[in-house]
Amino acid sequence: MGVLRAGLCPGLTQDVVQLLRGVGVRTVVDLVSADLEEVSRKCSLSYKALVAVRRVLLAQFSSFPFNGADLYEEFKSSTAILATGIASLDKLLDSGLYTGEVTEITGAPASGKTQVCLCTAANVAYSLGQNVLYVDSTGGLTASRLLQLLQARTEDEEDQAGALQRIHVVRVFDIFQLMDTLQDLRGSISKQVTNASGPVKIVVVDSVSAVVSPLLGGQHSEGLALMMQLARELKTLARELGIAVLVTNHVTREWENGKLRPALGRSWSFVPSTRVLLQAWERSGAPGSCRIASLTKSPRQPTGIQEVIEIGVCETPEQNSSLEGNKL
Ligand SMILES: Nc1ncnc2c1ncn2[C@@H]1O[C@H](COP(=O)(O)OP(=O)(O)OP(=O)(O)O)[C@@H](O)[C@H]1O
Repeated sequence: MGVLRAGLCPGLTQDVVQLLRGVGVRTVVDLVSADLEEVSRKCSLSYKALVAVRRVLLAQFSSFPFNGADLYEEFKSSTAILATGIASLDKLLDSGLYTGEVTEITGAPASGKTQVCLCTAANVAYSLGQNVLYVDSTGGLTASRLLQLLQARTEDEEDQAGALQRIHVVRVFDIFQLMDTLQDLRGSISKQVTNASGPVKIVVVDSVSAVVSPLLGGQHSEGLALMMQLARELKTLARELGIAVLVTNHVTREWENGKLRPALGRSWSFVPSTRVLLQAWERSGAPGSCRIASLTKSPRQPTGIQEVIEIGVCETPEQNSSLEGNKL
């Protein structure tokens, strides 16, 4: 708690501070918890003036508790939920990707992480009409696949072109280029510089592990620090600028029991608030493009719940009803 000093609040002059020190009142806590009548008598200071100083200090230094209703009101007014366009994945995510949060899709190579990102970008750009910043560090994004996903949603070529224009693609090859891209975005949003079609509502980074993994271990002692700097940048974008952040991450196998777990370790595990693991659906007769999505971390839903998703078409809600029979 702060030490009393002149100018900390109106009425707290150098003389008053000295007089208070003379009777052992040195900090804000000392003053707030003191018997002011006694202090006033001992220091020959006005009781009324001391009460006024205490009131201001209490207002300045106290934390004000929120109740659940306040928080819920704030949540309703500040949070948007962006559907990924994959109905079963949206169900797993409790309706979609939340602005203000980092969501992570993990999985082995070819598990469908990029397909989920592309589908989300297509859906946010077309169905929700919002801008997307798509940061590709793996070379997995292809314009033809994006167009294919948009064609599955609309036959209107103008609508397809409009949606493609709302997807801003940046290719990066290392963590420094990725950080530059995110910082540029933060800078332009803070300065309220938006392009003609409005602000970016979602940032997709496919993948973080591709740029972070090469820096970890071995001789690169600064790798962890860079990873945490990236984590801070992503969280700031999400929380302070109200953006939904979707990242992808690889998996590693636990040495003891062979279980899959997201790469980048424990420090990174605190970055996403929601994590989904994608795995092949190994059921005889199951289409090769079906995956099992398991919720492994969530602030809203019970972890462990699973859904079957179809990465081939990245189904729209109507198409998803045909997969109802594929429930686990
Ligand atoms: N148009 C499509 N229709 C159906 N399946 C597709 C289509 N395009 C790609 N796939 C399948 O998606 C899988 C690759 O998915 P994706 O690239 O999303 O994986 P990933 O998890 O991002 O992999 P990596 O970690 O290697 O980047 C492959 O099995 C491929 O056959």
